[in-house]
Amino acid sequence: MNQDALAYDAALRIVLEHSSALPTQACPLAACLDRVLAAPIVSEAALPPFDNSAMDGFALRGDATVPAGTELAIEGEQAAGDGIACARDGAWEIMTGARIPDGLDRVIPVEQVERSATGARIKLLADVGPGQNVRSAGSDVAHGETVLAAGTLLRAQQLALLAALGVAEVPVAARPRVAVVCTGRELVDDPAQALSPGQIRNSNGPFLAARLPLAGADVVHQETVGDDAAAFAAALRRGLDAGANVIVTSGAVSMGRYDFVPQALERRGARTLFHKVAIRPGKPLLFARLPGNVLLFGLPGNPIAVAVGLRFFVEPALRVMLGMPRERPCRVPLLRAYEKKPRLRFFLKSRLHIDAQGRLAVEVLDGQESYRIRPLAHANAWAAIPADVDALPAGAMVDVHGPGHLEFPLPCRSDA
Ligand SMILES: Nc1nc2c(c(=O)[nH]1)N[C@H]1C(S)=C(S)[C@@H](COP(=O)(O)OP(=O)(O)OC[C@H]3O[C@@H](n4cnc5c(N)ncnc54)[C@H](O)[C@@H]3O)O[C@H]1N2
Ligand code: MOO
Repeated sequence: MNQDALAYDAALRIVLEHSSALPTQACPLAACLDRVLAAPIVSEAALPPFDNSAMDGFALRGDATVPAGTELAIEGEQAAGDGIACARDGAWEIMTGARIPDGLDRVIPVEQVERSATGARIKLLADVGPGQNVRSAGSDVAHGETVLAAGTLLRAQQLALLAALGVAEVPVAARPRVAVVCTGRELVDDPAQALSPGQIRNSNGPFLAARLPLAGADVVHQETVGDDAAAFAAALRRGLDAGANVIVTSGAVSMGRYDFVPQALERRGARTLFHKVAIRPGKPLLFARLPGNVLLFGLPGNPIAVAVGLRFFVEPALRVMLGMPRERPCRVPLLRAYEKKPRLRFFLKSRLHIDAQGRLAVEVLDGQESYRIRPLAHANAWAAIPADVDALPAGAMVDVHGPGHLEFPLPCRSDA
C-alpha cells in the first residue's frame, strides 16, 4: 500500500544528510538568549575568582581546628568589594562574598561568636576547622575548564555562567533564514476581509510564522499565492532573494488537478529527494533541494500535516543548521488504550498530564483528522507511534515530543 511512500526514518535520514551547519557569528552576551553555542566555552577565568566568605562572620586562621572558647582580637573589617588585605593574628570581621584577607583560612558565622563588651574582641562559641565557610577560588569553575559544549541552547542559566566568566562575545550559530509560501486560491490572509463562498482563512501562514522563530529560525519572507505555478515560482524567487536557507511551502503537493508544486519545482531546477512518507498526517510531504543548497519542504496543505511536517522534518533540519545534537523524545505511559492503522507512523495531537501523585501520562486527543485545528490548540505535546504498531494498551510507553524542538513538553494538571 505504501510502496511509493518512504519510511519516516529513511526520509529523516535524507533530510539530515542534506542539512549542514550554518556559519558561526559573534554575538554580544546581552543578545544571546535562545541562540545556540557554536563552539565550546573554555573558561579564561576562575569562579569564584578569589577565596571569599560564605557567611557574615569572622575570618581567622589556625593550624588545625580552633576550639570553642578561643578569644581573639578583632584586627580589621573586610566587606564584599574590598581588595587585598593582609592579616596577622586575630580575627577579621567579614561579610558574605568578601575576599578572605591573605593569611586567614576559615570563617566562623557571626551567630557563633560572642563579642566583648568593648567590641574589640570575640570569643568563639563553636570549633572552626580549616577552610570552613570559605568558597575557594576556582571551586566552581577552574581556569581552562570547558564549561559549555557547542550545540548548547543559551537560556538564562547559561547566560548567568557566561556573564560570571566575563564572556563578552559569544560564538553562536547563525539563525536559519526561512521563507514561507502558502498556496491555494481559496486562502484569505486578511482577517478583516469577509469570506466569499468557497474561501477559507489562511491558518498555516500564521502558524508557521509563529512557530519558526520558536524553533530558532528567522522568517525572512512570507507570502500567499493562488494555484498558479508562475506566481509560485516568483514567490520562491523572492524568498531566495531574501536570503532564505530553507523554503517551507504549504499545499499543492497531493494528487489534485491543481497540485502543481512538484512540477513547478522541477522546472526551477530543484532536485526532489523524496515525495510521500509513510506517516499520518502529512503523507504527501515533499523534500527538495534548490540550486544554491536551499532546502525546500513542500508540506501538505491540511493544517495538521503542516504542523507535523514542521515539527518532524523542518525542525530536525534546523537543529543540524544550528549545530545541535539529534533530539530524543521522552517516554511516557498512555492514559488510554490507542488503536491505529498499521504501516504508517502516526504523529498525534496529545496532551501531557500530571496527576495528583505527580505522575505523567499522555492523552491522545480526540479529533486526529488533519483538518481539525481545535485539538491542536488544546495539545501541549506530540505522541509518535511507530509504523509497525497497531494497538497499544493503556499504560504502554510511547515517544512524546514537545510542541517545538526547543520546548520541553510542559504537562498540565489532570484536573485542569
Ligand atoms: N486523491 C487523493 N487525495 C488526497 C490525498 C491522496 O493521497 N489522494 N492525500 C490527502 C492528504 S493526506 C493531504 S494532507 C492533502 C494534501 O493536499 P495538498 O498538499 O495538495 O494541499 P491542498 O489540496 O492545497 O490543501 C489541503 C487542505 O488544506 C487546506 N489548506 C491549504 N492551505 C491552507 C492554509 N494555508 N491554511 C489553512 N488551510 C489550508 C485546503 O483548503 C484543503 O482543505 O490531500 C489529501 N487529498
Ligand atoms: O496527510 Mo493528510 O494531512 O493525512 O490529511
